[in-house]
Amino acid sequence: MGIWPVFFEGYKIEKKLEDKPKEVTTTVDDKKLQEEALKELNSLIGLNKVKEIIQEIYAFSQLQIKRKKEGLATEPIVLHMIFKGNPGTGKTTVARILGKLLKSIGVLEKGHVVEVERADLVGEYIGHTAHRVRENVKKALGGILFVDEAYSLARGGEKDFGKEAIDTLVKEMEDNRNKFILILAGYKHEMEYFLNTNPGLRSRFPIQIDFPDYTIDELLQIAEVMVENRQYKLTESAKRKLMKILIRDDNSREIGNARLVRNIIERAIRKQAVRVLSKINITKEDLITIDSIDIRED
Ligand SMILES: Nc1ncnc2c1ncn2[C@@H]1O[C@H](COP(=O)(O)OP(=O)(O)OP(=O)(O)O)[C@@H](O)[C@H]1O
Repeated sequence: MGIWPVFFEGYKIEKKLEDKPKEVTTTVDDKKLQEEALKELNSLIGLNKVKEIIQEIYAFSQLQIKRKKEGLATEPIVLHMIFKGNPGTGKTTVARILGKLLKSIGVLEKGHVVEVERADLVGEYIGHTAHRVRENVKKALGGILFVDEAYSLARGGEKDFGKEAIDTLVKEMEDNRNKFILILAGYKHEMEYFLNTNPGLRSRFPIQIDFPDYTIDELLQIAEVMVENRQYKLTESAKRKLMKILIRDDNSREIGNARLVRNIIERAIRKQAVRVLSKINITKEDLITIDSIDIRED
């Protein structure tokens, strides 16, 4: 039987009729995992379009399972994806949430994420690369293999071992169909160039998701969430200083976004510790308050 191209909410999903999904039963733990993952997804700041696509993928997968129960024709869903966006835009975070969601409904057996980059996949001699790729796919079975800066696999052209890594990944996608999801992530333009120069790859990744840079306002909200999760709070002057830094660094998003914010906050927490420890009487308020003096501008 052939491949059926099916258009689902704007993106194409290849379906193969011969592979039927397994019978799935959900447990109390799965229900908890599902609630936790949906809560995490909804609590992400911004990313509205990304959230919408994840919800669609989740709904579509669930419906396939329900159709199977009703004896209707079902096919495995091809969920290999391309995530395009600058560092710190939430790609890894969203992959982890997706893993949990798909595990909770039985589409993935484990739902874990194995994060790799070129150095983990590309070896130094013939055969070494294929071995490394297969080892990482093995670790990712039942979950997601997340290849960061995936475009760098094509960096050296035909003669580079990166090419062998791509070919082995493609073969593993065939051999382990439905047993893991491959996510190739990286900067938008580099990923588009990568797909254009490897036309055979594009059709294997029916879902492409763009992760836009956060606005200054979103970055400030992310900072507040990060601080709150760690049971700290920012004073008004600390917030103003943070905003000043974010505006100053606004044109260097390629290196920052939420990751930059996390680094600033984690550094501020260490600086605050030194400041507070030098006090004679330390109150509970001292323990939780991050002031502008704790936030470094460099
Ligand atoms: N929308 C968001 N809301 C709250 N926190 C976020 C959001 N996006 C990212 N973060 C936080 O920012 C940090 C960096 O995010 P993440 O690692 O997912 O980005 P990334 O795009 O995968 O970056 P990289 O490519 O550098 O790995 C994490 O601590 C994550 O929890």
